Amino acid sequence: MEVTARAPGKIILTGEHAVVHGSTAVAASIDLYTTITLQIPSDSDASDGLLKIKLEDMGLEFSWPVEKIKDALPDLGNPLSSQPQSCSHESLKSIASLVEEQNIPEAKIELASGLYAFLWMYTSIHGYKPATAIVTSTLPLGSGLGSSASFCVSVSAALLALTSAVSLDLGHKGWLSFREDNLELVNKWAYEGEKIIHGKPSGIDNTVSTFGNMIMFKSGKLTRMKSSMPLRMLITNTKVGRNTKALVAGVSERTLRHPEAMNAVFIAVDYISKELSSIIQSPAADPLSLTEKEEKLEELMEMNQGLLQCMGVSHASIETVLRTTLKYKLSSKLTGAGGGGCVLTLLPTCILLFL
Ligand SMILES: Nc1ncnc2c1ncn2[C@@H]1O[C@H](COP(=O)(O)OP(=O)(O)OP(=O)(O)O)[C@@H](O)[C@H]1O
Ligand SMILES: C[C@@](O)(CCO)CC(=O)[O-]
Ligand SMILES: [Mg+2]
Repeated sequence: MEVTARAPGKIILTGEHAVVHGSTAVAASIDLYTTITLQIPSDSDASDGLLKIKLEDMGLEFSWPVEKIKDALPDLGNPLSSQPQSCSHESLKSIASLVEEQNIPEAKIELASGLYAFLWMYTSIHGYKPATAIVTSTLPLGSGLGSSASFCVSVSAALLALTSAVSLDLGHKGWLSFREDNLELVNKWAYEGEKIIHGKPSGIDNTVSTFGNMIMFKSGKLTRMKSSMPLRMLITNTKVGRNTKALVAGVSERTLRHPEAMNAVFIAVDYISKELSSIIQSPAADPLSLTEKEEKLEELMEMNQGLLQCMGVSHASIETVLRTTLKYKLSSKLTGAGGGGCVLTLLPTCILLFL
């Protein structure tokens, strides 16, 4: 049995971090993907008894004898793919020791959490079957474009596609697609993976990667959006590495130190996201001209960036991009967890006329 699945990365237009604390955020999927090919030999005699994962872009391969996985995680004998399970502290410790034995190069140690998520989702859904997974990605890892969520969603989709828990419909451009209820299952498993990588994710990244297009997200609930205006964003990668788990934890610590001030910040972000979504979706016959709408969006992005600074997640490299784009009268904000990573700049239609 073999399947190939892919899932997109994302940008967050407004509301990152605050969404973890219950505010509204707006996100859109982008045309960069993580792709996974999963092969599970149907004849156990034809297999080498290993669970392998090849990260092709990095030229890395990791493998474990399935018997060893069984010894480390003995309680997963009866996988129930239709019931997403959270990884307990004990299971995570066992998975960490399986990964530790692989001697990941020090410069790539951040990959460990992705491997934890893979091992948890694989064994929870398929038990101790030998298999090979080959992963490639056009997304920069750890840069704010949702590489972790797109990895988890593609893994979850590939794993579920090879079970009887889902049925696939003929999709578009040669890809099969999941039905809506099956997409929810894909999303729930991906969220369990994101929890292992991020610690305390809001679920927005895996949700937009699973359902695509543009969404508004608050307290675990998604509302699909329909944009009524052109919206072009320039994405600048500062190439400053960072880790979402640490940044999310930093905001939570600041919230514990200054609960009232931070709650006021989160409320302001909630209003910003709601206003941005209503502008983006306002009917074309709206009295505001396109230029007026774009000016409002620019102002809202600037306000959100200011509040992200209050949360302590900006970075000197992000500020450099902000100053540079401002020279051309363009508005920018960080996207994703910040601390480096990527910056969004709105490209208004008047600029595009000159390109
Ligand atoms: N293709 C992949 N293969 C293996 N692991 C991956 C892959 N993509 C992402 N990961 C895992 O996700 C981690 C990066 O996740 P992180 O949440 O820090 O950044 P991000 O998802 O790119 O940004 P953000 O969460 O701000 O959108 C990597 O260090 C790795 O553990
Ligand atoms: C920083 C954050 O808000 C978005 C990361 O893309 C974390 C999350 O919502 O899980
Ligand atoms: Mg992430």
